[in-house]
Amino acid sequence: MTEALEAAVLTALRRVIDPEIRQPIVDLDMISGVRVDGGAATVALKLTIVGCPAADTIERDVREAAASVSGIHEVSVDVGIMSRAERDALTDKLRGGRPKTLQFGPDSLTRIYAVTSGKGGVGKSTLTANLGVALAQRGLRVGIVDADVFGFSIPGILGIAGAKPTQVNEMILPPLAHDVKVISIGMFVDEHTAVSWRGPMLHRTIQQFLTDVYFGDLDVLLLDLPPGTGDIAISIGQLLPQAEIIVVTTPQPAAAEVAERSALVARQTGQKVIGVIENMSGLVQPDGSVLELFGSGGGADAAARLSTPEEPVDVLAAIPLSIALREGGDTGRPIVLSTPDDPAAQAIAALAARLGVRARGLAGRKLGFTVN
Ligand SMILES: Nc1ncnc2c1ncn2[C@@H]1O[C@H](COP(=O)(O)OP(=O)(O)OP(=O)(O)O)[C@@H](O)[C@H]1O
Repeated sequence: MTEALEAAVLTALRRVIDPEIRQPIVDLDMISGVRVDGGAATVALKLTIVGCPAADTIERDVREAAASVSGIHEVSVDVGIMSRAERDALTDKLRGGRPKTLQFGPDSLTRIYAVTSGKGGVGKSTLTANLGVALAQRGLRVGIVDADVFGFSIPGILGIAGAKPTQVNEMILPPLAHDVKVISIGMFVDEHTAVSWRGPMLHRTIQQFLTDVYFGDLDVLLLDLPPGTGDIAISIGQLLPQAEIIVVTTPQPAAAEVAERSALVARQTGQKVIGVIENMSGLVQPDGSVLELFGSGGGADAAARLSTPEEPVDVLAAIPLSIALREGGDTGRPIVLSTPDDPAAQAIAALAARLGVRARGLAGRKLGFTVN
């Protein structure tokens, strides 16, 4: 009877998911024992590190799961911490026994979109963050790398400003925001520090993000690149040659010209430019008419300039000006969740639907056949 109850508790504990790693804690060897005495269960739980931010959630879920077993009237949880060797075993397991290497290698099935712009302030980060959430809403597993060193704003837009990743030995667990795994340069520097790193340091940081951050299997990885034609774009070209470039521009003709230049740098490093997002394209008036505050045609103009006969570039979306979108960025509540009826939210959701079903690009990937 006792053994059967212990087994039933262990089965119930399989439902408990580590919120950062997103796998059952039983599979992560975080349950080191279950004892039942009469109707009282004692569960030995091992957290990965001292001060694990998910500790309270995990402990509560363990209690609930154990208490749900019929015949159990009392649950106590003994919380301990993994030893260094146990953590090593865990990180090895998460890497699937493979040596520590760059994730998203040429054989990865993850679609990678690098979002760039010619100049700052065109809404690149706002759109990347909302697009990530909209893709996650469609059931996709999504990660965002905020590589915008000079204006790391993704955590704030997603409502996790100040969140720090959990570190398990050398493995970094990215915080989750609205089901999106987020890693940002802003999480590793003091909030008020201006980042003035030069190329090699930036390159190492991006490389470390792609090596040490545990994303698990992702359907889509979004990269928020700094505006302009900088070192990061070149690093991404080297580290993730299969990344596909999306250019954000405003409807202003001058902005389209600058956007074109940044996309051309990406193309020089071997990446494919797949499309343009025109942001801030018109403000819908109460009478239904559209006020074109920033002019019109910039998106189509940039797409036409970037198109080649072999690689046509489309306007993927036109996102209208939206007070709700701006406010959502300020308060950390993405409008695709808070105000899905807003025209900008609908345009972003349509963009997610379009990007979510694209097949992964073949650039940089080894094809499984040989020509004799
Ligand atoms: N469609 C829109 N309607 C209204 N406001 C918008 C829209 N898109 C972005 N914004 C606002 O414009 C400002 C700039 O946006 P954001 O920070 O996303 O730009 P960015 O291109 O990422 O800039 P940087 O690269 O300099 O960080 C923000 O205040 C944002 O809320």
